[in-house]
Amino acid sequence: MKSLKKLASEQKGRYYSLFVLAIMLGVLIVLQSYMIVTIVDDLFLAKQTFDQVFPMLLGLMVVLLARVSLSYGNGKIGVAMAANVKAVFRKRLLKSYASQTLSASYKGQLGQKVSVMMDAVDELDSYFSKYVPQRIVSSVVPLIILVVVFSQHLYSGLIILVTAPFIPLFMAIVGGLTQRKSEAQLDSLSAFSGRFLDTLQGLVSLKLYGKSRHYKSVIERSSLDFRDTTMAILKVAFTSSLMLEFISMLSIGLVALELSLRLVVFNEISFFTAFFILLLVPEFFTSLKDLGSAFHAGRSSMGAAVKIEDELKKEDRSASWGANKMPDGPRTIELKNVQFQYDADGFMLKKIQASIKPYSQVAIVGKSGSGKTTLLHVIAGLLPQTSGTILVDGHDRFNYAEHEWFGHISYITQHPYIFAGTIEENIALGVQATKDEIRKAAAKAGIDQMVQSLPNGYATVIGEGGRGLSGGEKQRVALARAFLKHPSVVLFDEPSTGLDLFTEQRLHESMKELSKTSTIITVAHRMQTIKDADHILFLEEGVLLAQGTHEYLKESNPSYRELFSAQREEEK
Ligand SMILES: Nc1ncnc2c1ncn2[C@@H]1O[C@H](COP(=O)(O)OP(=O)(O)OP(=O)(O)O)[C@@H](O)[C@H]1O
Repeated sequence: MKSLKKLASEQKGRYYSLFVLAIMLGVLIVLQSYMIVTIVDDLFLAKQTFDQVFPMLLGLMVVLLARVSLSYGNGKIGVAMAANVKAVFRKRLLKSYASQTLSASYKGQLGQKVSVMMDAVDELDSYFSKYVPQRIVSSVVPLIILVVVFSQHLYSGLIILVTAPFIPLFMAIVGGLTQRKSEAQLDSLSAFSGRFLDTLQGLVSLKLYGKSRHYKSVIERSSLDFRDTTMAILKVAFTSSLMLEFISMLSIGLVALELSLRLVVFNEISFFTAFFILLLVPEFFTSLKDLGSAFHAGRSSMGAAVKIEDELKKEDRSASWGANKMPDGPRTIELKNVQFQYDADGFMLKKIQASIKPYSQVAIVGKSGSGKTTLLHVIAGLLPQTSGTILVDGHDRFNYAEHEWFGHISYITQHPYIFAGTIEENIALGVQATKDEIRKAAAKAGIDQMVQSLPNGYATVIGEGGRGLSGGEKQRVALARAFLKHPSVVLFDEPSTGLDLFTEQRLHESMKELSKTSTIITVAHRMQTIKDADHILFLEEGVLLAQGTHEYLKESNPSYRELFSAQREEEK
């Protein structure tokens, strides 16, 4: 990731406007002090009347208004810079999350990802909205003031020159500490968010196992951790403000002492010069002190930037898709020496060789944990193979554009995701379809009757915050999505838990209907599905042990026979 400094200077227009505003601000500060001194000098020493100084007073009002407007403009540019950078980072994070493969997206806690996306990106704000504008102001304004002070009185200029460097020196020492503490704070915030969301999602399981009290204390502990790290940062912030205040007060005091000695005791300078310098010096230190607080906020942003960088850098083997279009029609899929491994020493699919003919019904079978779902994910393109090739109609699948491939397949998982919305919206899922088409798709999926019986029919709100659906109903909503899409390949993860006979029958009929126009690849658990399949892929510990029809495998493969008899026993 580019440094935050570079990101700021890349917004050239805004960056240079900040410089112009800072120069104008410096000139106005000098002008304001000059006018105040002139008015006081004219009124009290030159004994002029109020009418005589009135034009100068008006001028002072204009200068003050202009100064306020410049500060406002300065802040506004900073906020615009921050908004721009935050939008860029949120887009990059979203893109990174969206392009992640299944296995990468399962890694880490959801709450932690939300925390990086929301809190860490928000934390960048202060660097651009506070630190950058203040850094520019603080590098220009004190310089202008210093030149003016030197032009008026050499010794006051020298005192400032000697004491001022203590402020940046102190800021540099505190800065490193702040960044480390802010990284720790974001760590504990994302741990807290992760734990909180995890507990919320698993609340039912926790209650069932009587562990909700234990998890309450886990959440409490991580919230206290977050409190402690936040307090540690505040402690540094308060100490740093105190020190900055101390240094600047000491310097102003020294200048005031020196000026008063020269004015009263030695009578070396005029009241005008002494008062003018005395007004400018606090402005000088205020500008540096403001940089001190902005620097503190900026360092917290740097801690957040490290967190975001870590998240964006996370290793992911996402597939690189091509740009080819995929024609409609029947589809042949060939797996050539396809291998896949989750992690370096994780589960592995080994050298899978298979050919899937158009409109065939393929069943993937094997014991639990043999790699059936993994193979289905690899065929679906959700997990890119680590080696080997998948040919679709004779061409490498990854030569096609990603949206072309996914536009031609449907994948029905065991637990399809139901979005918060109406049943109609959930079936259409972004596809342009008439009410009639949605109804027909639902009827083919065997869910039309159930939906019609609901008081609000297809307008019933389901998903989060709405009515729940049973596992079988969810799969039928997913089937209706498939009927509406007319895919050439349907990948189906058959429910492994017992469905009632009626639901099973409906699912079976729907799959038969889909098989008229699509190739069906099913992770099969039911005997009926296995018997109906034209081709069976029999997996054992990631190895494609055998393939063929049910009858052939039963005759030729003892392991398959064993699995088959176990299955038969189970379904008796
Ligand atoms: N995201 C993952 N990261 C690492 N290992 C995984 C991941 N998902 C699954 N595995 C492992 O891969 C192996 C195969 O899992 P898979 O889900 O493909 O088996 P399966 O045959 O479909 O099992 P079941 O019939 O029980 O659903 C298992 O040992 C599992 O622990």
